[in-house]
This record gives sequence, structure tokens and C-alpha cells, in this order.
Amino acid sequence: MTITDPLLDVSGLTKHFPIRGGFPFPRTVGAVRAVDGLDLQVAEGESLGLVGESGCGKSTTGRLITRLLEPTTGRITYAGRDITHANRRQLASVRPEIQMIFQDPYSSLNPRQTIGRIVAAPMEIHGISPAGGRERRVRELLELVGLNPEHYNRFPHEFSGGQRQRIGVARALTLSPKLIVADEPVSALDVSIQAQVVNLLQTLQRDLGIAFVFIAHDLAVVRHFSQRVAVMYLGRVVEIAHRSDLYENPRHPYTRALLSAVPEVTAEGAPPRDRIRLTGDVPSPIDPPSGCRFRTRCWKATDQCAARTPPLARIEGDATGHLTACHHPETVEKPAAAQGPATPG
Ligand SMILES: Nc1ncnc2c1ncn2[C@@H]1O[C@H](COP(=O)(O)OP(=O)(O)OP(=O)(O)O)[C@@H](O)[C@H]1O
Repeated sequence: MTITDPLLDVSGLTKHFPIRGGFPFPRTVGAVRAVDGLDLQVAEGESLGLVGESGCGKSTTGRLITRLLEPTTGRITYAGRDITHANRRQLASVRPEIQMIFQDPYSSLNPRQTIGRIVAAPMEIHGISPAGGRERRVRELLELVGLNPEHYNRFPHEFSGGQRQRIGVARALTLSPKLIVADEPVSALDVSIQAQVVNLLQTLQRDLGIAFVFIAHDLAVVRHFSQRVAVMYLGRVVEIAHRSDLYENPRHPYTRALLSAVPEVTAEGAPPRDRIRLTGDVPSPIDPPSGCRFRTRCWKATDQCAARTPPLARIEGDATGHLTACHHPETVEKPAAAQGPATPG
């Protein structure tokens, strides 16, 4: 689906981390292609889930979008402005609008600062003094995320894991962002409190109209939170669709394999999918396969898949905005349960 006037528009984005080697004169001997031709759009106020196996480039994508990392090539446009290679000064006006929530609420908060100071820090950095003062704003934010404003002068170690993540959320909200990248925001938390934090983020997204890029490897959490979902494999988006289209009618073989591994995320009442056991390891991002990166593990691969990289495109006859990067996608008509993989488990 091409979104008219997207808030965030990412196209052909790459991030290659150089590998240094050689003695006695170190030089660049290769690169980790962490993100390698990524296309993504996010509409204003939308929640987009980003899923994929460990190492596929999700966190790097999040850091590129928030410009904590400098892209190698490609383009990032935010609210119509090209910020791909914007310098510090040029980013100053955009930074307040794009915030990040990190995975680990333990290491992302300074243990020597009170939560009042932590949450006020973005206002200090950007020299912003809201009407009513910074302290009042912080107290409002603490209340908004479900914390007691009277705890303003307490330190992070006095809070539980879930409460610390709420502090991280309050800090991300300080400057009234339009886009939040949440990188595995609940995976470090006890399962019993994950739902509370996800529900908080969902309420904020709805009530404040903030767009979210929600990075997670947990398909059930992503399904709960996201309106649309993008699936990554080896540095690229291989499929993106509205939540129900993606979970109920996956078109890319990799998405089918991912979903078949967690039957509880398939549609309620739908017959269970055959388990697809992928053979072979995920190839190295230092030397990814030619053409379709998934072809070395795909039961549908043909010569075409090695020769040509499939573009992320709409499947003929589809009107839902479902995009798939595959030369041989599943067709719409076939019920998922009737499709037989080559290597059923
Ligand atoms: N600073 C770096 N220098 C070199 N390689 C890196 C760097 N950061 C990430 N990588 C590599 O880039 C690839 C993608 O990493 P990334 O952390 O973005 O993946 P991920 O999907 O977020 O994984 P996880 O779910 O485990 O966090 C991995 O192979 C990783 O080792």
C-alpha cells in the first residue's frame, strides 16, 4: 500500500557496518549488511509492527529512523523533509518529534538521577520551558503513564521493571512526539506485566494520535498492538500488510513459516496451520544470497529467485494494500490451511 502523504517514508535504506581486519595495517575487509534495501511507510497516528528473527536488522532500522545512526544509502523522509543525512543542527527541529523507547528499562535510565530529572531532560536539552513550568509538565506525564506524581524525587532503583519502563515512556512523551520507535519495549519485562505496558502504549497511541513503529520478535504482542505489520528478513522488508491480512493470509513463504511456528497467533476459529520447519541456517548478513535473500531456505525457490531480487509489491488482484517481496507468493484464493509446505513438521 502506498500511503498518501506518509509521516515517515523510508526507501532503499541501507546500513552497512564496516569490518576491519589486516595486520599490521588494519583496513576495511567487508561489511555487515544489517539493513540492506529497506522500504517502509508509516502514516500519521498509525501503529506499525516490525517483526523478524534475531539479527534481521530491526534495531538497526529503529536507530536509523530516529537518526541515532547515519544511514549508508537510501532515503528517510519525515513529514515531507529529507532527513537521511541531516546534520545535528538540521535535526534539532525534528528530534523532539521522533522519540525512542528502549528495550531495557534498567540500563536506559540514569541511576543517579531522580525520575523528575530524567523525564525533564528532553526539555532541558532542547531549551523548552512549557507554560506552568517543567516540574508541572513532568508531574502530568507521570500521571499519564500511571505513576504517582508524588514520586517525582525518587530514583530508578525504587521502581519495579514495569514502572521503570513507564518512566521511559514518560520521557519519550515529554516533547509531545508525533512518532515513537519502541524497540522491544516489553521483552525485558515479566510476562505478567508485559500486557499492562503494551496496553498503556496502545492507549497513548490512540488518545494522543502518536504514530508507533513497534519492534518485537513476539508475534502475539505485535498482533495485539499494531494496525499494520512488516516482516523483515536479512535486512529487508519481505511482507507488509494490515494486521488481519498478514496473520490470516500470509503471502510470503517466510511469513508463513514464522506464523506456523506460533499457532496461537492465527485467526480465532481458523484451522491450525501445518507447521513449516525451515531447513538451513539464516545466511550471514556479511555475504547474503543473491536475488531473494530467503531463497536458500525456501521450498518454492526457482532460478528466478537467485537471479533477481523481488521488489516489495502489490500482488495482482489484491485490493487490500498487501505488499510482498516474492516471485512466487501464495495466492489469495488458497485457504492457508490447505497449503502444503515442502518440509512439513
Ligand atoms: N554496531 C554494529 N557493528 C557491526 N555489526 C552490527 C552492529 N549493530 C548491529 N550489527 C549487526 O547487524 C545485524 C542486525 O542487527 P540488529 O541488532 O539490527 O538486529 P535485530 O533484528 O534487532 O536483532 P535482535 O532481535 O537480536 O536485537 C546483526 O548481524 C548484528 O550483529
